[in-house]
Amino acid sequence: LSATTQHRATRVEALRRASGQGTIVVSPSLAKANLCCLGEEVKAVVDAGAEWLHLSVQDGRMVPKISFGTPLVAAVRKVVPEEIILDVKLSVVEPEHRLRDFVEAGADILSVHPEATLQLPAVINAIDAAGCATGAVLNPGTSVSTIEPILDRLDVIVVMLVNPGWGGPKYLETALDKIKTLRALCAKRGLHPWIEVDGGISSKNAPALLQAGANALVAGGSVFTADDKRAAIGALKGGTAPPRVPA
Ligand SMILES: O=C(CO)[C@@H](O)[C@H](O)COP(=O)(O)O
Repeated sequence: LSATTQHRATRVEALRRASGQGTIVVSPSLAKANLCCLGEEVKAVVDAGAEWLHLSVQDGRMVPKISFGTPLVAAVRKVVPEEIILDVKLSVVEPEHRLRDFVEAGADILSVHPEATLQLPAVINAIDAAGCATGAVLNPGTSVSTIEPILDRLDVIVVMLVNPGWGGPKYLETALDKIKTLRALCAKRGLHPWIEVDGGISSKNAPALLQAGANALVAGGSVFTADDKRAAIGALKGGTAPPRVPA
């Protein structure tokens, strides 16, 4: 295995081990960083305790905006410490055609929208086969039943509080219901994926989301606009961690 592949295998293995152990991670969303000094912004949040970095890749079709692609992912991979997880959300149509590029760019988690492909199980299998952690994104209007058939193959489930790329209202209650439903379903099957919440996450709504069973917090504005990023990350984590799952 190349060093790159080995390093990713180590990160993904650590990610899978840590899920369900009561760990809470914060994944600052680079969409809200100052892209003119991205290297400094990334260093600041990593130094402030971020374990993951969230990269929302948007193609202007799956969501109305176009954000960035593999060059930015590869650039970030080059400058972050080896243990930092690149949490890539592919808000793109037909992600099956993009996987290899993002694997080679250095993604560790690849999350896709169920609506974006006609071949969701195959896409999830391909992400896993490439050595990445698998993820599925539930927009506010996407039900848990959409991913139930592949639930046992998901490392990460992203529960959106907003419709990505649109901003607009935050669907907190919908997200809380989904998280509780997911945790109950996973408990029945002995599964403990990361449940990541994304869209307007702050120290105000994080406690309820963590209490419901979320354990990964995407945070854009709440971290990148903070003068004290370490305090901002600590405030997000201040909620109650989900119950430990017996090993
Ligand atoms: O993908 C998206 C937006 O489409 C999110 O990841 C946001 O970038 C999160 O930023 P905040 O809502 O936390 O400021």
